[in-house]
Amino acid sequence: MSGGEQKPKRYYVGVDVGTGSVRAALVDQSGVLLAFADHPIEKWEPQFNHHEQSSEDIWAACCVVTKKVVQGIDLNQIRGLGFDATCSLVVLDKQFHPLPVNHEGDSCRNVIMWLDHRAVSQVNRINETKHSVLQYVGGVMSVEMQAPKLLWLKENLRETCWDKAGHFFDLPDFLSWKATGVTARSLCSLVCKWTYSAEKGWDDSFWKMVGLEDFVADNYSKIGNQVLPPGASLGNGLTPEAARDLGLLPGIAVAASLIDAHAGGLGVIGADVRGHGLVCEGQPVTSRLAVICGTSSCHMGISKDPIFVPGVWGPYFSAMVPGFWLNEGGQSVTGKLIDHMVQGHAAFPELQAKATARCQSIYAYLNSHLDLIKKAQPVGFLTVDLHVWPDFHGNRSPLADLTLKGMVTGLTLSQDLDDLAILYLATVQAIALGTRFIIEAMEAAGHSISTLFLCGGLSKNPLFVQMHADITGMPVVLSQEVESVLVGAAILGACASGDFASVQTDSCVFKTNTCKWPVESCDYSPFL
Ligand SMILES: Nc1ncnc2c1ncn2[C@@H]1O[C@H](COP(=O)(O)OP(=O)(O)O)[C@@H](O)[C@H]1O
Ligand SMILES: O=C(CO)[C@H](O)[C@H](O)COP(=O)(O)O
Repeated sequence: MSGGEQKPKRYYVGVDVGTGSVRAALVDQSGVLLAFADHPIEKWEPQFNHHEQSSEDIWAACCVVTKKVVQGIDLNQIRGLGFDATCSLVVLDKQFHPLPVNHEGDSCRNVIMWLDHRAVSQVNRINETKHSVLQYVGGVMSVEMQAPKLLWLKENLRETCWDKAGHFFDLPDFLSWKATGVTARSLCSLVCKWTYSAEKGWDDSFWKMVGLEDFVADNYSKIGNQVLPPGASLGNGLTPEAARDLGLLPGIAVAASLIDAHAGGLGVIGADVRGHGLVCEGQPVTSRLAVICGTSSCHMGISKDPIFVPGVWGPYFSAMVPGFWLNEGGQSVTGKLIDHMVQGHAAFPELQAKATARCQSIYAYLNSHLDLIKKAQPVGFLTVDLHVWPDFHGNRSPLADLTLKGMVTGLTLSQDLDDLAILYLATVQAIALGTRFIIEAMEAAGHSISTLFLCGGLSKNPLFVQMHADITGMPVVLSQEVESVLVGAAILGACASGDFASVQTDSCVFKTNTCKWPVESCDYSPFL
């Protein structure tokens, strides 16, 4: 190319399907986010602990946000598309039409969401088998994984769903199929939620032992018998139909996808931290813990050799960073718990009115209110008499006990705005203490973690971030690009396009700039 001529710019689109909304971003070849859009998605809770969605509704939202972020861009410069999503279960018939996952027979609701706890009896029976695959999910399978949900469908919706089903997808794989027509599954989904081994493949004896021998008989065609690493290019790229839906050109490279937490982990764990004086600067990447905090929090730690941490999912090989083992701790509801506590309080209408009057979010208002009432003490000391046990939706890690419930101690008859603010603070602290509990379990098993890398909706809340730094005693690093999960999804598209050799962050030009969140001089020992 001659001197003054500039190479045409290259763009990638990342689509992130969270629990409550779908987001898309247009990202350039340096990892800079140029456009962002989001759109809410429907959720149904037809009965307690049953949570359902619609794959058609989710796809429609993907189309809305993608069209928005590429507006005004020369579509020929868009090189790749990557999806990440929650690990919900999508059920389609043999012609790829939605099937109902509910007693009402409503086929619009064909997705059992990740946080659905309907399959308790099924997961208990699976755990009683003590099958060796359970070693690779922290010793105990979670009700939030796919095998118990599949067994529930077989035992409860035999005629309306199970017998008619042709395809069971993890939501990230559904999206890549919808875009390309390719039914290959991502190694990430199958290893983390479906008991697939990156080294040994499916274990027939597990499926036979738990009563799902049907999958073995048809060579796993319904749950995936072609498996690709995240970022691998799928088929001939975007189909003409999907291109029309999304407002892109047919043939654009589409990547094998990632679960949302894993996309967030990929987006932050390789961040360039030089110049911030952080201890992890001179340490291997295995000293970093990515914490993706949205509706739930997921704690992603990697290692060169497998580490078995009781109650912490994994070790999963190559499920997030190629060549590394992954352990995934988690708290099933964190953002959802904070919203629940705040919105259910008697002073919530007053909070809403006051926040609106100041043009602030309710959380910005609560944070400034806590600053106002803390007087000379550090804010953390407002809760010496009030404590929350945060397992309102069971404990994912490290206790791996879905029967646990939440608890608040230290309540009085007062229900004013100060009480609401203090209850909110105690909830945030309880979640941060839960993270500390998970880190302690990971370290006891062999991890050596020095620094937290946070992303997701809750990382936009300064109180949440500061409490995590203070309570774990570790510095927290935030990416300058707040939508790190979307950067992770775009990395997939960039990799599928062939412009980058691998999703591995040190071999990819995508580098995240960071800002450091130090530990404040607040002594939390009285609480611990
Ligand atoms: N600016 C903010 N301040 C405080 N909390 C926030 C902010 N933005 C989002 N959240 C919280 O983050 C959670 C949602 O995070 P998000 O990553 O969007 O979730 P998901 O990926 O599960 O859809 C909600 O509980 C919401 O209240
Ligand atoms: O299980 C998970 C990852 O393995 C996530 O918790 C689940 O996908 C929901 O994520 P989010 O809180 O971002 O909606």
